[in-house]
Amino acid sequence: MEFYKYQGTGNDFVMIDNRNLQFPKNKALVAKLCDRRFGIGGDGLILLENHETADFKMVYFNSDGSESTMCGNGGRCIVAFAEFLGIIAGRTTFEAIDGTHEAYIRNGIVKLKMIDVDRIYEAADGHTLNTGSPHLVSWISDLQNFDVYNNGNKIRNSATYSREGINVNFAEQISENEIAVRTYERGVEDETFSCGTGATAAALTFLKDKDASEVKVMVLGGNLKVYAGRDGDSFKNIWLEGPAEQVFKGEITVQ
Ligand SMILES: N[C@@H](CCC[C@H](N)C(=O)O)C(=O)O
Repeated sequence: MEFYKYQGTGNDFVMIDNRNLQFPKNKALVAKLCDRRFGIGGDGLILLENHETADFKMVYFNSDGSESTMCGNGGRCIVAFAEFLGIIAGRTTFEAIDGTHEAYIRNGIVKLKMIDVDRIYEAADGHTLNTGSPHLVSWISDLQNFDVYNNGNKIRNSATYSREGINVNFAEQISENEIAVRTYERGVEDETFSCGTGATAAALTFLKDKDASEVKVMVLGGNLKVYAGRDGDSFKNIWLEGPAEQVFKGEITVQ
């Protein structure tokens, strides 16, 4: 079975064209393929499948093999994959677990529409919100030297979040319209180089008390941009923009 590898600001995915439904959706197999020593390696595995009305369907698995909620960077990468396969050109509408997404691609830059966010909740360690996946955003200083793994792991496994899990984002304001974000991801159970739904979550908590509608988000693997429209306390017309790149292709030999 042929596979491709994509990365979006360093969030990397095994990508498979599963329009013929040949891929066995087996947790152990997905975890093995995502393993960085015994497999291909990746933060997740994504299947592109046919959809009745949309251009295609995205099925997302975390690197632990569990099928999970929306992946923003994965969503950007699958748009690049769909363009590579000749399924779309320039613009698309595709289906993911959290609903229909519109996206645009030009010269390797993908702008992906995210779901509306109705509420941002106050929490013990920051704010929580759902941007397609559940996130906690905690604002800190000296992000560069912060222990993201241990602090993120502690919050993610705390009594409040352990059952459902949560992605834990630590954020710092860099300038008037720039923030930096580092994320401990549920299902990877480690810090990743970027998390698209996490970057979006941090951007919205940043914008909530400001009179601005866009913010540059710096992550370990590059830069993203988040645009958001306001409707009272809720956010609509949210877009995540950044690069998505095919890095290699190969053949899967294990089943
Ligand atoms: N890397 C992703 C988020 C993937 C889902 C997350 N790990 C979860 O299970 O909630 C992104 O770019 O949004």
